[in-house]
Amino acid sequence: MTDTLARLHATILSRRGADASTSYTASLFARGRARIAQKLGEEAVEAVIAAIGDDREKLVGEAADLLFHLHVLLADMEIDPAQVMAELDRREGISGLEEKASRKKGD
Ligand SMILES: N=c1c2ncn([C@@H]3O[C@H](COP(=O)(O)OP(=O)(O)OP(=O)(O)O)[C@@H](O)[C@H]3O)c2ncn1[C@@H]1O[C@H](COP(=O)(O)O)[C@@H](O)[C@H]1O
Repeated sequence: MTDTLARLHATILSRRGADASTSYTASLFARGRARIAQKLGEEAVEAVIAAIGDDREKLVGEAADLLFHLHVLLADMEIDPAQVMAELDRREGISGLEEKASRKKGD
């Protein structure tokens, strides 16, 4: 994980139980997991729209929104981002096509 994402995650964790009137992150936690997940979905759709519109500048902003909301959801579910990094490390070198073919064999 980059230093930036590690710092962001630490900030997000520090907002659990904070005053929702002074912290957007705290207000998200207060609204609950379904709302956080919904926000993540909305940001994903906005990223898709930016990409389809070939708007690179907009996509950078939407990608940042997406990462922020993903980290809020991970924090809400008490998943350490290191677990996600470990999963990516585990997949390193395994072709996505090979992995897909091995899943189909088991169907
Ligand atoms: N990275 C972010 C970040 N990215 C996006 N956002 C907020 O996410 C919201 C998404 O925008 P939308 O228009 O979709 O949502 P909205 O209509 O404003 O809000 P909703 O009522 O729909 O939830 C905006 O309010 C953004 O400001 C973020 N809010 C906070 N952070 C980080 O979290 C830190 C702590 O923030 P607070 O919790 O507000 O102190 C900040 O210092 C930043 O580092």
